[in-house]
Amino acid sequence: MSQQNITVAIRIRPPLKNELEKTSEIVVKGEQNKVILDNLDSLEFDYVFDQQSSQQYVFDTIGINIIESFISGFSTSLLAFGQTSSGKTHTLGLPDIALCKQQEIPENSGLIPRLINLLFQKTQQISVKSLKVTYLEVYNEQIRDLLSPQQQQVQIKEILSNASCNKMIQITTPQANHLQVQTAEEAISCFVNGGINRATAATKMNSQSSRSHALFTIYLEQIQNGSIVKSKLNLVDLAGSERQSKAGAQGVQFKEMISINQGLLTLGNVIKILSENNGAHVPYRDSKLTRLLQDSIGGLSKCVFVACVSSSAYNSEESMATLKYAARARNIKNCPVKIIQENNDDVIQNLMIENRMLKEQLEQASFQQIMPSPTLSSVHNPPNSELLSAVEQVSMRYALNNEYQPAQLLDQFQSYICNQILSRNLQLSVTEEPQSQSLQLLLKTCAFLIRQTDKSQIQQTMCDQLDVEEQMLFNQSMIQPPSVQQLANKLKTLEEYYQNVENQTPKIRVKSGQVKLREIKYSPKEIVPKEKVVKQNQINSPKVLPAVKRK
Ligand SMILES: Nc1ncnc2c1ncn2[C@@H]1O[C@H](COP(=O)(O)OP(=O)(O)OP(=O)(O)O)[C@@H](O)[C@H]1O
Repeated sequence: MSQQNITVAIRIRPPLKNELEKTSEIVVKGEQNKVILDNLDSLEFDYVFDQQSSQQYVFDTIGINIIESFISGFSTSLLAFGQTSSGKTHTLGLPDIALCKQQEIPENSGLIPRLINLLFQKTQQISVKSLKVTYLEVYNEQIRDLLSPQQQQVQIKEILSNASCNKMIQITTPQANHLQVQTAEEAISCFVNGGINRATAATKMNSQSSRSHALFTIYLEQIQNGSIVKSKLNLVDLAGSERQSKAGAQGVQFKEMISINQGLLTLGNVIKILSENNGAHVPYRDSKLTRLLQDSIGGLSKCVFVACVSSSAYNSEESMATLKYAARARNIKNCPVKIIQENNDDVIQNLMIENRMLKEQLEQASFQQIMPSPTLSSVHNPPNSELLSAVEQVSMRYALNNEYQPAQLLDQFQSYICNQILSRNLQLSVTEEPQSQSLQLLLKTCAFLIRQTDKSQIQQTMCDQLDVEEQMLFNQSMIQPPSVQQLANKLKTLEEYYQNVENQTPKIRVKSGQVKLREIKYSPKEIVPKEKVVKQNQINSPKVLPAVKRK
């Protein structure tokens, strides 16, 4: 298992109006990957975004890598932290919720909508099994589901992939609403709608201060080399640490502030212990926030921290504290692993479905290849013209000599064809064909079956249905097949002939492996019994093929 340090980026925001009212002094600046402090000390990070860095630039620098690693199958976490009003929500979310209803990602929007957009573009290149989202908040030490109508409470469940190794713990929240999303718009709308339910309030520091830690999580299941790979993308907007004196928190807000600071304090302790890497106990269980982040920080995921700070001297102490945390976090090592689900019922079931779909596609493709369109042209060049013409000649002889009624003859053909279809378990989605096309359909089906059937087998099947004399004629026609043009002419004539007895023509209806012959509408007295035909044959034998009657 290879270890990987947490990536840490710093985002410095310009001074806000309330800060400028106090002082115009700037004490935190960015220069390449360094933060330059007022006292000329500098701290190095993986990335530093200064006051001028645009939302697009931040996304291009860290966002694209996050999606690449997530899509390749690694769980990945992005956490924004910093004091209240330092720019966490601005960096992650949408400053103006109304804008996100639009199709295009607005220029001012933060990382989450951009990440979602890129993710859905990238999912075209992989085999996605499912994509779901959850949106939770930790408010006053309760985990609430922002995607449920009453923001119901949910519990944490951990999965131990390897009990001997803390790093193999996976954190799950099975009671939370896991909403299936098909498009970027759906996912963004979950983020926006859940965000509306999130606890916010106006404080002295921020008119829209987040009073809870929020976790928007995307769960991806994909198929890689026949196995299911499960990964999650945790997008975490932490509530900002705040000072009672500056934020002016009272009553409910004071209670919220204590809870926010408690969660952040535990997070700070977790970061400190993990960064020291001396085997000390990591107090994940001391807060709901750190429990939820257990597999993200020092766990199985890849992890990116974005520490947000103000550039203003008015908040220099808070910015220093944030930068200190961020510097520590850089030392934390995670062990990113792919969670692969192998050889279980789910995988087998999945592969069986995939297999069945492929078989159906293959059958459909070969069927369409043989019968490209429902016109006579496909019969002009039948796949096995000798056999088709043989079958058809017998059909013509019967039809023109009136030895069998056309409907009766077609019935015989249909039984044969249907038996073939059933024995091969083929599915022909042919329903409600117009009457005039029923012959074409029949002959095309013959062509298809002939292609599929062993030559001797079809000959045998035909012969089984014929008298000795008829067999002789059939065999003769097999030896001297007509040309394709002759065959086409015959088919045309035959089609015209059958159009005259349109109402008597039964129809093939084959769907989902079931064969239904429509009720034959001709009068029973028109049917010539087989015994009579045989008798007639005995008197008038031998017979020759008649000339084709044309209209
Ligand atoms: N990089 C930036 N450029 C311009 N304005 C910014 C930037 N970052 C934040 N702001 C502005 O600062 C204000 C506070 O930002 P934001 O609400 O994102 O802070 P926060 O850290 O999420 O605060 P809280 O923890 O209280 O929720 C907002 O008005 C926001 O538009």
